[in-house]
Amino acid sequence: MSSSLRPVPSRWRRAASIVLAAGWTRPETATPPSRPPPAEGFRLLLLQRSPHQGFMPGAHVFPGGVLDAADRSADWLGLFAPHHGPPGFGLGPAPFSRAAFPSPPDTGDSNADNTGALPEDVAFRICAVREAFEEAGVLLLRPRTSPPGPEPGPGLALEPPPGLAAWRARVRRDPRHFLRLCAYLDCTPDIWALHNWSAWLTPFYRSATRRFDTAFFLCCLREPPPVYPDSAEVVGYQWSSPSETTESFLSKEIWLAPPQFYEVRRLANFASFSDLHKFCLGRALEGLERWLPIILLTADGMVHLLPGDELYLEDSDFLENLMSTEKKTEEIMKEGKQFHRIVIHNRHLYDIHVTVQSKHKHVYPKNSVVSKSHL
Ligand SMILES: Nc1ncnc2c1ncn2[C@@H]1O[C@H](COP(=O)(O)O)[C@@H](OP(=O)(O)O)[C@H]1O
Ligand SMILES: CCC(=O)SCCNC(=O)CCNC(=O)[C@H](O)C(C)(C)COP(=O)(O)O
Ligand SMILES: [Mg+2]
Repeated sequence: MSSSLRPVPSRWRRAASIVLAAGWTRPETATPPSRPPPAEGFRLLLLQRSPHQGFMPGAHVFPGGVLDAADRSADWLGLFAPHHGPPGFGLGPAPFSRAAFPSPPDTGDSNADNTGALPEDVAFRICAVREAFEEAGVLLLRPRTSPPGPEPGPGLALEPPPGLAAWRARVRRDPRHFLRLCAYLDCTPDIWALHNWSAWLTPFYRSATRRFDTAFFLCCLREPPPVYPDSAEVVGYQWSSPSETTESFLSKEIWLAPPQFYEVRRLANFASFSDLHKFCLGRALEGLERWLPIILLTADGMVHLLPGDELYLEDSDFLENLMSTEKKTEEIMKEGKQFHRIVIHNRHLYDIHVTVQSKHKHVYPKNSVVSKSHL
């Protein structure tokens, strides 16, 4: 196996993404439902990126985007008062930081020095809630007069306000308007409904591509709110369960990047909406591991190696490098035992192989191994 060295380090954009999981509510009328209930009892919101996006055009992603200075502004303090404020904003003790490798990448971001008024985990939640509004018109807000209890139930999105389009245009133009919208509605972002879920660094693939350091939050909603794609960044959406999403991907209706595929497969572990919600509450203090996939190019495909895999090397060279081999993927798979990897056979055929134990009370996806007929 070989690697090629690149001297220029990437700049990382800090971002937040939100996995919205909505419970399936039984239709009240006698008319037959348009679709059968999802096997898992919940559906996930996936947004289709515009074909004109510079990064991952056309892909289906969870709502999300880059952290803005407005997301960590001191002006939020007044809105969260009097019920919530520093140090924890009612989120409970700060979870452990689990990032052994790699050490936090250089974001090249002058706001990254943590001198902002808000703790990071609050600022990233505000960013995720703002992006869900900008991209999907979904407002994850909570009235200021009703602070959450100690074990909050699933959230509920707020009815879109009159003038949604005008507010959204303002926020998209200048994210500082998001705080003004919250103040106008006498609400705060419902940061308590967002649970730490995972964190992904964009792997090195080729030079000059954008790279993100993205915190993923999971938010359970009692029912799916209406979605209004912004028709600019986002041109479509779907609510689909993990198994439905996998089916759409394999049948080439949608395209998912490896981290989103991994998360969809991880969520297929949950048999019901309430199991998922309980699970999120149960691991609130467990913290996050940030994963940098390392790409291994094989003679006929690609493998995204994840921490714990026997070929994964905690070596900072791989922040800016790939691994490569002349062997075929099948040979590489036969040689190993300790797997935590996503095997990319082709654009619409990924397999996840996991033989390692999950860490920090999280779940990992089950093995998904495609039949040879698909190859
Ligand atoms: N009408 C449009 N069509 C395609 N991309 C758009 C767009 N309006 C905004 N974008 C892009 O969406 C990205 C903003 O995403 P977010 O707010 O989620 O981080 C920006 O991309 P860049 O990341 O290339 O700057 C921006 O250029
Ligand atoms: C080799 C191909 C890949 O694996 S690319 C992986 C892309 N995914 C990530 O980098 C991690 C998750 N992050 C995102 O998906 C983006 O940061 C985003 C969609 C949240 C933000 O992008 P935006 O353009 O909306 O700012
Ligand atoms: Mg985005």
